[in-house]
Amino acid sequence: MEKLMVRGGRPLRGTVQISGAKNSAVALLPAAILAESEVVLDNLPQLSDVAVYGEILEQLGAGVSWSGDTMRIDPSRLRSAPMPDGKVKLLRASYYLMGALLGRFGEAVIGLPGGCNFEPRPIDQHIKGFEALGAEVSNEHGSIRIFARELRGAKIYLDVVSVGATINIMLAASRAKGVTTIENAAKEPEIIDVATLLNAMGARIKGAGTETIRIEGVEAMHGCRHSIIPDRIQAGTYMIAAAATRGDVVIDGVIPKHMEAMSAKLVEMGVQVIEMDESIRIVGAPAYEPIDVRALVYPGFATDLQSPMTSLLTQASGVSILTDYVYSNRFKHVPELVRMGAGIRVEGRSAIIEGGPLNAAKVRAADLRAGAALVVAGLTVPEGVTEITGVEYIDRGYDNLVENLRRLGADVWREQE
Ligand SMILES: CC(=O)N[C@H]1[C@@H](OP(=O)(O)OP(=O)(O)OC[C@H]2O[C@@H](n3ccc(=O)[nH]c3=O)[C@H](O)[C@@H]2O)O[C@H](CO)[C@@H](O)[C@@H]1O
Ligand SMILES: C=C(OP(=O)(O)O)C(=O)O
Repeated sequence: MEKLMVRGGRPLRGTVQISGAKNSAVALLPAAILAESEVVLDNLPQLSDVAVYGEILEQLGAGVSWSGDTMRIDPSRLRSAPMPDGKVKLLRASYYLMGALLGRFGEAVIGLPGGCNFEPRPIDQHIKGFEALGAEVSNEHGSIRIFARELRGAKIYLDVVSVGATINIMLAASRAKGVTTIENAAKEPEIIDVATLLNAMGARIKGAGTETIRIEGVEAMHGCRHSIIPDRIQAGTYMIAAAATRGDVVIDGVIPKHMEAMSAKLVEMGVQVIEMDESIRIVGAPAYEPIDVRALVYPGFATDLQSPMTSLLTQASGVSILTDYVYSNRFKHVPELVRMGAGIRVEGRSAIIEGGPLNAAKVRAADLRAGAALVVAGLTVPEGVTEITGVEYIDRGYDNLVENLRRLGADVWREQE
């Protein structure tokens, strides 16, 4: 196992290039199952989740080949085999195998997903969707077994706005008979990206990115070529790191519209945010105002940026409040930040953050974004070295993190534990 070493105190300066979005990639790869010929995905991020998904598709019989950031997936010989454990346990998004295999073959047996389990993350809305489409769903020894003689379009109202359930239902409904509507659908940019791919494969999906999505089922789908949208969570993390180190960084290859909630909060703190066509420049300031942040579904402030934002708020002069309305208890970064000297207490679903300097410490990333929070925190500390274990979580979501930060002038390296 490796650990990440951070000697902070240097303002980040320069340009960082943002790769494709993890949360799109891990949905687009299983979406390729629905096609009967080759799907080519460009701008894939080099992340452990993406590598694992490629291996899962190979295990199911797909031809998979990489060239740079492009993956070619030939699903013509793919079959629906049970996947009760193994690789499906390594990532959250293995749940998309359910919708994709159900759509193409009418059956799937998939182990309950793994990934970052910062709190219980139910999939009841996914199952409700599959059942509404006519599938029988049962839990057999920790695996979800789904079977349908025929999938029929249905009207599905989601009780909670769920990214995963919205995409999973889109996948299965693309090959159902008749029309499916998803009401109270999630509106994240990754949902539009998946709908764009599916439509290029021959699906008929309208309304992705709004709260009502209409899917007219088709009998067959074909291959296509698609380029993945930029990762707004990676982009937001670098925006935060630039501000936290009082740096001057251009975050390149982003869609500034996707970053609006993040940009607005940085401006409120006193950070200079300069938007260009496909990049954002962040110019830090010597002192920051404390602010309130509410993590919400898109277009609200992303919950996946809540943890690194907590680290930035330790740099404000005064008390900030950060409330997560998506997850009630996503605070595994807080005890570790406290170990670094932060004044933070958790009350209900809020973190109350008192600004002040941090110290270097030995800390552990308990999940992906908790890890990002610790990296940001370490970058602010001028004395000593912050040692971060649990790097395997960080590798789920940040490709070339060490190289990118070093190029921006940070003193960061990996060592064997
Ligand atoms: C692979 C991927 O894209 N992961 C993202 C996706 O996760 P994921 O798709 O798992 O998250 P959801 O949008 O489904 O979860 C939102 C909320 O709904 C609840 N819920 C969800 C489904 C369900 O069946 N029942 C239920 O109660 C969850 O517990 C959570 O409180 O969106 C989250 C919210 O933006 C992000 O943090 C994750 O990075
Ligand atoms: C929680 C996250 O991912 P996942 O849903 O894949 O665990 C995340 O990206 O912050």
